[in-house]
Amino acid sequence: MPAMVVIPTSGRSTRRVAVGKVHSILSNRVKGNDEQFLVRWNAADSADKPPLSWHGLNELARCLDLVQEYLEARQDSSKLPLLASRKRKSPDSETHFERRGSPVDRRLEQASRASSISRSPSVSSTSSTSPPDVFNGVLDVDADGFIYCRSSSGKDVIGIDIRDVPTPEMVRTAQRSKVDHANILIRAEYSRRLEKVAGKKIHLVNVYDASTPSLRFRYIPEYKLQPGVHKADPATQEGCQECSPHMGRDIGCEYTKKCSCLEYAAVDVSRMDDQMKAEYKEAVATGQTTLGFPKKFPYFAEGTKVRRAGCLVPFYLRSRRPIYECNDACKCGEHCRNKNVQFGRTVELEIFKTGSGRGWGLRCKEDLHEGQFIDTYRGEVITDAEATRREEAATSKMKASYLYSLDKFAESEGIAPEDLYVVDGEFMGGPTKFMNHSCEPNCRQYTVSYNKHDPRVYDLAFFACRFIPAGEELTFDYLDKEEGEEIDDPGPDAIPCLCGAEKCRKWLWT
Ligand SMILES: C[S@@+](CC[C@H](N)C(=O)[O-])C[C@H]1O[C@@H](n2cnc3c(N)ncnc32)[C@H](O)[C@@H]1O
Repeated sequence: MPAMVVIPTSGRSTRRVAVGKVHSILSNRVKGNDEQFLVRWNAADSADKPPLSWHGLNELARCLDLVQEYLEARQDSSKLPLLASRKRKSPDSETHFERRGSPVDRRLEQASRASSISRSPSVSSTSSTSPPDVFNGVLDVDADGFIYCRSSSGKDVIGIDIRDVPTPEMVRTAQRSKVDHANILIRAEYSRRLEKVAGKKIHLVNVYDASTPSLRFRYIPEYKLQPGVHKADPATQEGCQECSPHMGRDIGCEYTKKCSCLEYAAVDVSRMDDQMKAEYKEAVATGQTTLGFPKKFPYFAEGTKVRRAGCLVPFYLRSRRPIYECNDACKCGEHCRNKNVQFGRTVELEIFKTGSGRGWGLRCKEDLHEGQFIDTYRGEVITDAEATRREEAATSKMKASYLYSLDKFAESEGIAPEDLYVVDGEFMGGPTKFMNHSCEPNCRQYTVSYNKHDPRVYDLAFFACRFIPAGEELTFDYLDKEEGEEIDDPGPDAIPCLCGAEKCRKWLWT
């Protein structure tokens, strides 16, 4: 039998708990003024350690995400004792994102039944009316997986199956114990991470409760391509070669007909005579290049009356056309106004708790002009098969979804559904992860490409589709249909929409 191990009761041990070594957090309590958590160690790490030990928050600084996960499960369990965990498996084993079912759910269920503690044959007994005090005890585990437990005085040794920790008594104590300090530390850690995100500040506001968005989320500046996902060879990225930085009004490609990046842009009919219109029609019908016809530039240039430089022009605002921005291989220079989304977010954002059953939301701290770029949607880019696997691993249809298919060119390029890529913003991404759906949205998501030869990897960029005053929640339509496009019948299992819009269609997706 391994040596007996004393569970630290003061929580003041200096031993730091590293996230990779912890299996889960099973319970919490307060000792003196110290909020403590019962850590279950990974099997591989417990050979020379106790399988379980209590730790104060000063030791848990490196696994606050596990503390947060435990607290969420505890919170959910206190409201809905018999609900299964709604968490799904994390995709990224490298980053130790694996999520586990809540032990608290199971304990609460047990607590509601008569308390019965299994005993090791080698230890003395306890009864359900006098639950064991494992709080100041000594724990160890035998070859059969039984934990030995005795009081700090060394008497009354009892045995508990490791699977029965936390005991019902522990669960009851946990529910009564305050976790204010833990919540403050979790919030501070999230804010610290937000401060590290490049660009203007991102704030976090919650006037409803002590919760914080998941610490299991990593802010990333660009897509993370996961196995099986390939961006087109950079050599295929063509830049415009006939343009120069000092064309027209010194704003790059806008007034040229030569810009090959604008090849797929909409033509500007107002600048075409009848003969040119006929030639254009012929070029489109026969699949010839449309280079040389006047194109609609997607963004307003400097010098427009209202401060709109960089905002989408009305034609693009009203259509769902993809935007092809100039790129590093172009000859138009860095100030070309056909470069916008690629420079990233320039507005100050606020993640806030909506308090209306829609979780967290996003708003801007400053007024947004019609057509103004907000930020891209980022995340892991995964294969369709991996996205399906992640969806199927979700334990509930009601679980928030962060998957966006990169299917804009599926039809035009003949890409089979199983060959499409999907962006998953659940575990990594940017603040736009928090944008909720509205049936009367104020933002729209656009396709922005820097390589017309890569129809499978492109940016998803959010723009304001009307003036949005500072503080108004930013929303977009999750169904993202073209005007007049059919919407499938929702059916009885559709997820209800809580957007509150006058013309709410009452469901989010089927
Ligand atoms: C991309 S997330 C948006 C951020 C999310 N509110 C959060 O707290 O992380 C999408 C999820 O938010 C919730 N949601 C967004 N818009 C909603 C709406 N109009 N009505 C109900 N739930 C909504 C749904 O759970 C949906 O799966």
